[in-house]
Amino acid sequence: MTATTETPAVSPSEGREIVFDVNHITLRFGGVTSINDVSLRMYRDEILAVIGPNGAGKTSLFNSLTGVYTPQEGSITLAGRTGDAPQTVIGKKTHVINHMGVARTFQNIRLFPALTALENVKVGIETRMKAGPIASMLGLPNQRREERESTQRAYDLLKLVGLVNRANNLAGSLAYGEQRRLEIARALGTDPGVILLDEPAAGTNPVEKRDLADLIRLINRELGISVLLIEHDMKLVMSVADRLIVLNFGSKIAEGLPEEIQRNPAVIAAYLGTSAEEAEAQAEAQPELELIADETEGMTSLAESTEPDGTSFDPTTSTEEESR
Ligand SMILES: Nc1ncnc2c1ncn2[C@@H]1O[C@H](COP(=O)(O)OP(=O)(O)OP(=O)(O)O)[C@@H](O)[C@H]1O
Repeated sequence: MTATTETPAVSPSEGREIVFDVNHITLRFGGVTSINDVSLRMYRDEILAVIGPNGAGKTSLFNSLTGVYTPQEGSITLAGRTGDAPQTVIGKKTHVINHMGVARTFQNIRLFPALTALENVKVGIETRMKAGPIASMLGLPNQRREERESTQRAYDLLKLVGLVNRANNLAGSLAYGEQRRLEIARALGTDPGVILLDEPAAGTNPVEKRDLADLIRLINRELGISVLLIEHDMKLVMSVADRLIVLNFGSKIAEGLPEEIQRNPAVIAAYLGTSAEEAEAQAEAQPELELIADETEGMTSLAESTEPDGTSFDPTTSTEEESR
């Protein structure tokens, strides 16, 4: 089996619109290469997950897609909303890329803690509103209508993420999992064609993770928004992703369907911290070795998923907190 997959194992490209087209990007910080010659395509309406061990370059990739970082080499084009013509991303500022239809959430929650949940969502919505500051100051009819629409839309989004009963609570007072969902609602307020979720399940409990999986599917299937997901919780990833891309030490080491990625020796090696050959030998000795979730910790594990006696082998035993 080949360790590196340059082309997808399946060919999902037939007739599909490309959202992000990333070609050979390299991003360096001094002597550190955080992204090394990575190419990938994200297609309209898919849920694409980017996984990899800590420091693999996942957030650097998100930051490159959203104008936070500027790769020194390569190109990125974006067609944010359905039917948009592809435009170059590199060199554009974050707010411009947001206007092009890209919304994101962050690994470390970035809400306005002293604003209510409703106000936080309205901040997202109002980035797309047309009434200017003068109309706002004078309370002109246009502005009043937009204000009503914004409030209604914010309530609708809070309802979607299950937080309508928290509308008037300060964002900073919400439980951690609720803050994560509020961030998603605020991102949706910008009316994106694609949403980038950076570890949305981090710090959430198993029930919140299940709700989150449902929410991600809803955003994708019902709202028609393409989802790019970074997540360490392999159970969540494998249950929602249509396709996965795996990074390790800044390079793309695999790409494919969830079931292919779970058994890919290069991917297993990356998580074990061994060579692909060692991982392949281990996989031969333990044919059921695959990436699955640790139900108790919600963290990526490598395990035999179906031991006859119900036990599971877990060579990593690391929790999310430990691995940071
Ligand atoms: N602003 C920066 N300055 C210097 N080095 C950086 C910067 N951003 C990222 N890096 C380096 O790039 C590499 C990839 O980091 P990145 O945060 O993208 O990984 P990651 O896969 O998102 O990790 P994690 O799962 O731990 O969040 C790391 O070695 C990191 O230290």
